[in-house]
Amino acid sequence: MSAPVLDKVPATIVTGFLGAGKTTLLRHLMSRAEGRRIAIIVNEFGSLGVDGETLKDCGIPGCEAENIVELANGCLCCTVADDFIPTIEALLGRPNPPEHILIETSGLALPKPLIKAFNWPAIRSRVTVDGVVTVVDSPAAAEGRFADDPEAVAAQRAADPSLDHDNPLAEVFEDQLNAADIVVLNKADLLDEAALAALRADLAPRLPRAVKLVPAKEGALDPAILLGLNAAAEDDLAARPSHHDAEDGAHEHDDFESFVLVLPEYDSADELMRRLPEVAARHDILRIKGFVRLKGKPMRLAVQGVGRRFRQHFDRAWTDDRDGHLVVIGQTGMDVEAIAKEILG
Ligand SMILES: Nc1nc2c(ncn2[C@@H]2O[C@H](COP(=O)(O)OP(=O)(O)OP(=O)(O)O)[C@@H](O)[C@H]2O)c(=O)[nH]1
Repeated sequence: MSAPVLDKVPATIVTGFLGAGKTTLLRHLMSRAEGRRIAIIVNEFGSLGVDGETLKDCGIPGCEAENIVELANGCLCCTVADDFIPTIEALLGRPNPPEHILIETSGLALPKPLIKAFNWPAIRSRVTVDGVVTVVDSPAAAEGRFADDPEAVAAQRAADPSLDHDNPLAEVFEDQLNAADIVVLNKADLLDEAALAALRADLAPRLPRAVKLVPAKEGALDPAILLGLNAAAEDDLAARPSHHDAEDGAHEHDDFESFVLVLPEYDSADELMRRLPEVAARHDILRIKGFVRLKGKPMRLAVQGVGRRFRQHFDRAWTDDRDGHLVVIGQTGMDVEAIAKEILG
C-alpha cells in the first residue's frame, strides 16, 4: 500500500454489473460512516434515478439529499467532461467539502475512462481514486451469465480475428474486473461454499493483478476493508487493461437499452410480482426496478429484479402523485412492446 495522499480527497469507485449489489453495498457503507462527511455520486443507465431515490430514502444518516448527486441518463464513463468533472468541482467547492467521495457507476459503465478523468487538470491535484471496488453478482457469474459461448466465439473469430467476445455482458464484466483494487463476491448467501470456491478459482487468474476477492452478503463489509486503499488508481492505468484501450477508451453502449413502463394503480401487487420473473426469463431481461402504487396504501412498493430474481418492500410513503413505474434494462433489440404487454397483463 502506498503512503496516504493527505492533501487529496479520496474517492472510491464502486462498479459492477447491473444488479450486482452496488447500491446495497453503499447503503451498508453509509450505515457505518460514523460521522464522516461522505458525498455520493450515483450514475444510472436509464432515465429514472431509482438508485438515487433508494439511497435518499434509506433513512441512514449521511444519505440526505444534499449529500447525493444523481447523474442519470447516460453513462458516467461517456459524460466525464459535461457531468462528472463539474460535479466533483462543485463538491470540492462546498464550504464543508466531503472527506470522502463514493461513486456508484452504472452497471454498464466501463470504469477506466472514469479513473482516467481523475487526471484532468481541473481536479487532479485535489482528488484521487482511493480504490475501485468491483461488486460481482456471484450466483449470476457462477451460472455463466458473463461467459462467452466458446463455439460462437470461435466462429466469430474466424470471420474477424480482432473479436474476442460474443457476449456483450462478458466484455463489460471483464473491464470492471480489470479495474478492480478489490473484488466483492456479493450475494454469497445464494451459493454454497463449494460454488463460491469454484467462482473464486475461476475469477482469480483472470484478474490482471493480485487483488483480494472478498465474499459478502448484502454488501455488508467493514468500511476498513473497502476504504483507505490508497491505490491512486489514476496513476496506475496501465495495470488496468480495458477492451477499449486501442480506441483510447472510446466505446458505445449500444449493446444495451432501457425503457420506462408506467404502471396503473393496483389493488394488490401479487399478480404483477408473479408475472415479472416469468417475463424477465422469457425475454432475458437483465434488470427491472421501480416503484408500484397500490390502492389505498400510502406507502410505495419498491420492486427490484435482477434476471429472474425479484424482491419487493414498502420503502416509504409517496410524496407526490407520480404513477408507479418500472425501469426495464436489457440487451438491444428486446421486444419492448411484448414485454410491456406481458407485464401489464
Ligand atoms: N440474495 C441477495 N440479494 C442481494 C444481495 N445484495 C443485493 N441484493 C439484491 O439484489 C438486488 C439489486 O441490488 P442493488 O444494490 O440495487 O444492485 P445495483 O448493483 O445497485 O443495481 P444497478 O444499479 O441497477 O446496477 C436488490 O434486490 C438487492 O436487495 C445479497 O448479498 N444477496
